[in-house]
Amino acid sequence: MSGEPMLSVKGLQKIYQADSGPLEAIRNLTFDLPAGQLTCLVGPSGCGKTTLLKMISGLLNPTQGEVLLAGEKVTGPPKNMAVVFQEYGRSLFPWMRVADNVELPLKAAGVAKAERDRLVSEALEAVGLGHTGKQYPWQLSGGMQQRVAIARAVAYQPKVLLMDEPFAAVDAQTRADLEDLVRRVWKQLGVTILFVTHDIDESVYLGERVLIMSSSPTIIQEDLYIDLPAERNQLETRALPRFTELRHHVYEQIQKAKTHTADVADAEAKAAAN
Ligand SMILES: Nc1ncnc2c1ncn2[C@@H]1O[C@H](COP(=O)(O)OP(=O)(O)OP(=O)(O)O)[C@@H](O)[C@H]1O
Repeated sequence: MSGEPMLSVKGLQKIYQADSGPLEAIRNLTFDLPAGQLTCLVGPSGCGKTTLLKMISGLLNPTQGEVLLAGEKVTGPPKNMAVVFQEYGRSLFPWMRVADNVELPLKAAGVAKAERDRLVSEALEAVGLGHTGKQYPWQLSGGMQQRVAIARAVAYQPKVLLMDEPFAAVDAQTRADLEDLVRRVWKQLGVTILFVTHDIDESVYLGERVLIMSSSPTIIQEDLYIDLPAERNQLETRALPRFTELRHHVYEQIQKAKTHTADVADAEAKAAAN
């Protein structure tokens, strides 16, 4: 393996042309994700997390800068990337059985039938749903449906897996189980994951690294290494003094980012008034 990052975000800026005039959602983002790293991206509401993910996944053109996947510039949805969205209810086809939902992107990619069957059953096993292939999504609970969405992404064997607040719509207990599932699958498969959340505790519990975004116009407020043990456990890890320190730190940084933006806005308003 070369030292080249799996994903490289370079000088990314996005200015939307809104009805009220240009809106600079993202000012300047630069970061690299090494192969196999699990990174969480956390920031205040409206800071441009979705805008960034759309640019990384080739759905939206940046105003400036570029995204490289394994050294190649992203100009449209890349083959080697999969995305898990928040709204599992809308991401699975209700008229297709679970196994067929998981198989769909593999079919589209032209993978042979025997290989498809193997990948689908392995992925469903990996998320603990080996027995549900013949069921329909609507016969499963919300948490199980989100596991199907994760299985579909995993079966596709992406180099990079983007997760956009994937657990925001499930209950707290299910959420904890799904967090552990993500860490397990990540360790088993060695995939590079960028996990977006606005839950500070979740970012610290899951990540090997947390990127803290400022308020819009967005920059990286801090790039934080999470020095918690590799083996994590919902009860023990969250009870560690270091966990508490890290979550305090992330919280403070986000508060600071909000204040900083308010200061800049105040200064700009004063300058415009003079
Ligand atoms: N298509 C668009 N046209 C104009 N402005 C937009 C558009 N999409 C997003 N924005 C603005 O860009 C900024 C960032 O939005 P974005 O949805 O990326 O943030 P977010 O961090 O994902 O938000 P949340 O945490 O609420 O999900 C916001 O000010 C939003 O109003």
